[in-house]
Amino acid sequence: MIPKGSSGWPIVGETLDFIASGYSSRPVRFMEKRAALYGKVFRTHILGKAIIVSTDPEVNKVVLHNHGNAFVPHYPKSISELLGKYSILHINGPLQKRVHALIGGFLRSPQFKAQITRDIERSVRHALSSWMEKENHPIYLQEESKKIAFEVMVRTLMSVGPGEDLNFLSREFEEYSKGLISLPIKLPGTRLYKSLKAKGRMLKVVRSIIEQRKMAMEEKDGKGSIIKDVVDVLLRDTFQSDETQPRLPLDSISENIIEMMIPGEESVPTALTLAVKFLSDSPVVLARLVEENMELMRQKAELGDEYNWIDYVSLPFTQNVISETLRMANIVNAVWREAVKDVTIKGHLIPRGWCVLTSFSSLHMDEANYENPYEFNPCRWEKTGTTVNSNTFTPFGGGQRLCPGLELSRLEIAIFLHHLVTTYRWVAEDDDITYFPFVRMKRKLPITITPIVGGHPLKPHIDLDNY
Ligand code: HEM
Repeated sequence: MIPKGSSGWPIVGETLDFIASGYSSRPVRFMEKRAALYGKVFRTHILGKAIIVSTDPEVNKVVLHNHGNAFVPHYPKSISELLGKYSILHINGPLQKRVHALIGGFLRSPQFKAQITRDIERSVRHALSSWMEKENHPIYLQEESKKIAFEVMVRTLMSVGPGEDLNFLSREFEEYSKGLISLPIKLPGTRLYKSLKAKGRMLKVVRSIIEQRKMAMEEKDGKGSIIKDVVDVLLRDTFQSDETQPRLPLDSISENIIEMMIPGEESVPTALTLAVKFLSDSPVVLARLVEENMELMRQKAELGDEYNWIDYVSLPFTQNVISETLRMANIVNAVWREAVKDVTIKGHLIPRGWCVLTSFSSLHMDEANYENPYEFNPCRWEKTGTTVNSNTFTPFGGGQRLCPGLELSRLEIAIFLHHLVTTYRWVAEDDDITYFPFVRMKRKLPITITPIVGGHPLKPHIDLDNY
């Protein structure tokens, strides 16, 4: 049986209610209302399409694991236009698995983490001290944190550090990303057209970097020097002689590199910003975070040691703060898949050609999964641990497309929080989260930061023993 539900009004379907919920402080209201009427899996009609929505963790899991290759990703037309044909977000089957494994393997490797830790520390310290120069003028965290995350991402992808190329890519990427949610019309002057032009300009720079690397690799017959970034990983793969392995065409590497900048411009900065927003509103949580991080700083100072990546990701309370931020922020609130054949999951038929939206935010904000789901409470993770990737905690998706940047994101947020809370105090102005079309702060979260001059930054009135 196709799940029950309503098609709403002619043409617009239930889109207006969907968007109105997205602009409210409770965006899962749209799902909650329908799940109460029709069950956890229901049918609706939004954004010009009849779709099936799943708020059921077991159904989501089956869709994400995609056994038998029953589902392919589905994106709005404007996003599809801007991603290349060979984008990892588009490709399927053995080629997706191979590219995913190559990128994921590199990003998870201890060598990469050791190297990127130094780079993240440098970017964070530099950014924080430059915010100080504003002298009591607020900085807009949602915007400023992009500079950190974009710099880290471009270094991860192709080892480009601060300088002209980075500034150029950052400017053009901003123009490119504006078209991701736009009308799918490619005529001169339209948003999509301008974004495609910006992509063309970025491709020139990225291609020339890849060309130089390729020449250097050819001289060494694809062997030699260590792999230092994602360009090396993908390029090296094109030199392998095993004909049985599917490979990305050389030309498409540059397109994949550009698309992978999206988390640098959007996902990670949003996570950093929302972490600061939640902490600003929760002084007791902040106090515990400060205490844990001050202790690490003290130990490092005593031993005269440098930090390594394990130090940052081993701070249990900090990791709980990050999990709780990701749960409540719902940066990627759902993924869309299209069924390539009729599929029945738990008695629900998803007919061939239909799209299914697996809602992550519904699971994250469901009382059945999390007590008082609207309360920012990192302690809830003390029972379950932070590495959980259960069916009800899926900020990074799951199954065969589980985000390969998961550990890098956690590391980056941990380093940022450590240096922020051990070196500075901040005051955040009033601001609200908005969820449509992307999660962001309405006023870009203005904060004023000042250095901690001597002494311990903990506020004395907070009684940690009672927390
Ligand atoms: C807080 C930060 C991030 C969040 C919330 C996030 C979330 C996600 C989610 C939900 C997916 C699954 C999409 C799907 O199933 O269709 C995904 C995929 C992906 N992410 Fe992330 N991500 C983040 C950071 C990163 C970073 C830092 C990188 C890169 C270094 C990255 C690279 C990717 C790639 C390449 C995929 C596609 C994987 C595939 O289709 O095989 N992400 N991400």
